[in-house]
Amino acid sequence: MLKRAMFRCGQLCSRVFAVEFDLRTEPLYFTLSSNPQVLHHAHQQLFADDKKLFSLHVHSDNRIEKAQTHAEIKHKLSLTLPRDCDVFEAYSFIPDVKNSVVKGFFIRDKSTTTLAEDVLKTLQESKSVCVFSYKREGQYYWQEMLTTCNQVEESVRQYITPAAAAEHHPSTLNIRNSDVFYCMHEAYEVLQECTDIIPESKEVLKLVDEQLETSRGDGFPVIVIEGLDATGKTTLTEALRESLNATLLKSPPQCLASFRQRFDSEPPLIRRAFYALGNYITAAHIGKESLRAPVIVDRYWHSTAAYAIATAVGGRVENLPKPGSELYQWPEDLLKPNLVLLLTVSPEERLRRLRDRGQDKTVEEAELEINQLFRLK
Ligand SMILES: Nc1ncnc2c1ncn2[C@@H]1O[C@H](COP(=O)(O)OP(=O)(O)OP(=O)(O)O)[C@@H](O)[C@H]1O
Ligand SMILES: Nc1ccn([C@@H]2O[C@H](COP(=O)(O)O)[C@@H](O)[C@H]2O)c(=O)n1
Repeated sequence: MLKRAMFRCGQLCSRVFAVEFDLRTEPLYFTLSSNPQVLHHAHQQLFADDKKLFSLHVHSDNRIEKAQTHAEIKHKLSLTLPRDCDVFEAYSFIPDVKNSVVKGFFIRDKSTTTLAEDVLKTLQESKSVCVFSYKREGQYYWQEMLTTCNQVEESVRQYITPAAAAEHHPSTLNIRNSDVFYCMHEAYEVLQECTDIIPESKEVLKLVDEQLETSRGDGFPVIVIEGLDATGKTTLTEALRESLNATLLKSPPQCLASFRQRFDSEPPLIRRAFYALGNYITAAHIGKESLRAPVIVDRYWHSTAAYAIATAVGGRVENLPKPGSELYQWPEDLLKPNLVLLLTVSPEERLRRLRDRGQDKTVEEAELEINQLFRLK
């Protein structure tokens, strides 16, 4: 009932859909209307009629369940759909309204099998998944919602209508407190909400409770060194420790090392909350250590925010939040360093250093290496 109510005609009409059809261009935006309209050339390419077209969206009042369902579906689609199925990231949202985004996928099935339909029918059984199919009549296309009993929802026909490009890319509307956290209690609450499904959350929260007393007087300088992997952070931070007789700290802190693998396999909401809490633990360490000596910090909030934003924002570099956006603001309650230095090297030199080192890579490190777009972001 909930999902049908959510997408029922009235709400659907004020919503815009965006499909990340071609990563080099803007997403394709469309909305729904009871009046048929001829589609633009780009939209016609997406809705070309020799394909079976579906979209699915994940919604739930429980954000942990929503994040996990979305991640599971992404995984399932990548494993089970036939090769001649295209899967694009899709969003349903209300333009410029924060937290209005319902994330999902748009699927073009060019195969002669019914495999995609079968997979979608199974997914449709979940109470938090809405599946739509797209049909053609002459030069018009309309969207229909499939119900849990695999029938079409009976309602007024909703035609696809091109919509104006959104000023803010939809993926940026939900970043605050889903991908990047701007105060500790927001990240803390996420881990509190998943203690049932991820028992390690309790241990992490305990560590946070034990370490926190972030007050800091006018101590010694605090210098953060940031940069992509193999830009020389370890080499420089250790050299600075020696030369300044400083204390060297890291974010995430050593006490979270054994939990990283567990949280790295979780969807962004949970993974990012974990790293955000890591910064607060490091902040507590900085507060204490800077009373005794200068402190050098190997990565801190910029790393957490940059990885999170680059992962959350689909498509082109231009889709990132605009310079000056509140999403780039330092969290109100996180200890601020005196200086942050970003190390950069040319992509060729970075690759040469990574190859020389030949260590195991995390999935995100491997992605940095192969994905120029991600690195640029
Ligand atoms: N200034 C430099 N000139 C040339 N090579 C350097 C320089 N700084 C570091 N390197 C070399 O580059 C490689 C990566 O350096 P380092 O481990 O310090 O980077 P990192 O940023 O800490 O990487 P990661 O974040 O992946 O641990 C090492 O082999 C190091 O010897
Ligand atoms: N301050 C930090 C540091 C790291 N992360 C996250 O860790 C992953 C990459 O770390 P590596 O040690 O493997 O380079 C990646 O998920 C980062 O988001 C972070 O969030 N904050």
